[in-house]
Amino acid sequence: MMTDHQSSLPRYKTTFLEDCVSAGALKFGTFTLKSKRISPYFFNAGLFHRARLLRSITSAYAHTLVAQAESDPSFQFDVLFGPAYKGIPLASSTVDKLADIDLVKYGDVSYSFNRKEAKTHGEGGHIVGAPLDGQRIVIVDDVMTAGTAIREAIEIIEKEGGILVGIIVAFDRMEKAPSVTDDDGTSRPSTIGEIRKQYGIPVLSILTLNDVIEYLKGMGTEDDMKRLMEYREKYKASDKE
Ligand SMILES: O=P(O)(O)OC[C@H]1O[C@H](OP(=O)(O)OP(=O)(O)O)[C@H](O)[C@@H]1O
Ligand SMILES: O=C(O)c1cc(=O)[nH]c(=O)[nH]1
Repeated sequence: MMTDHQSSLPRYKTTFLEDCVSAGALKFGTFTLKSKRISPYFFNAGLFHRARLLRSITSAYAHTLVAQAESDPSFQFDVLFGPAYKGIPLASSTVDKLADIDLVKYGDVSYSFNRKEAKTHGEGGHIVGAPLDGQRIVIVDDVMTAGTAIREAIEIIEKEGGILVGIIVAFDRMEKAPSVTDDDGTSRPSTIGEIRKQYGIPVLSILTLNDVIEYLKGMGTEDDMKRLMEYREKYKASDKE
């Protein structure tokens, strides 16, 4: 596989990382996460709104899905489900990208997403796009931290009668699954590892926290790197990659 000169990452990852940096999607500072963890960095997929950047992130999703299907022919899907809100443009644009890659194979893949609040007039309901009943579904979302958003999406899919066959996120923060006392310093399995085990499905990601650290070596400020390493240590999962 082609790798970049400055790091050992494959070229498609460094291209996507460069686009993350140019979109300003990877920020350092102090951020409160959905899980209430306090993070020294944040990945904001909402900033991939310009055509060139949207195309970059959805190409990376589409190529990762195609690679998975090529390595495991039993990995087949009918619908990409994008959890509200940030998953919505990601899933719908990835469907378009898949059709660009292979119209014959992927031309009938649909997108679908949930409303955060049910619509009570017109067509009504929670789901926009393809109905999920009996369909093979892949969830497309931006980030996985504690897995709450993904678990909510799984609940919706199960309730609608869909068959979950996979999950793909742009960024795996590689954090341990939450517990009642989240900061108790104990080592626990990763969120992604837990979901893989529980559902027996592939959970794919384009980038991981380790990729970002590898890429930033010699680029980020000393303070950013130190805080990043400390945070990684604090929420590090016990399972091996
Ligand atoms: O793994 P978790 O701990 O659940 O955190 C990650 C999720 O949190 C954010 O979604 P949020 O619900 O804030 O919604 P948004 O897409 O509307 O920003 C983010 O978009 C991820 O989906
Ligand atoms: O865990 C989160 O809430 C979260 C982390 C992150 O890096 N980006 C994001 O949109 N949400």
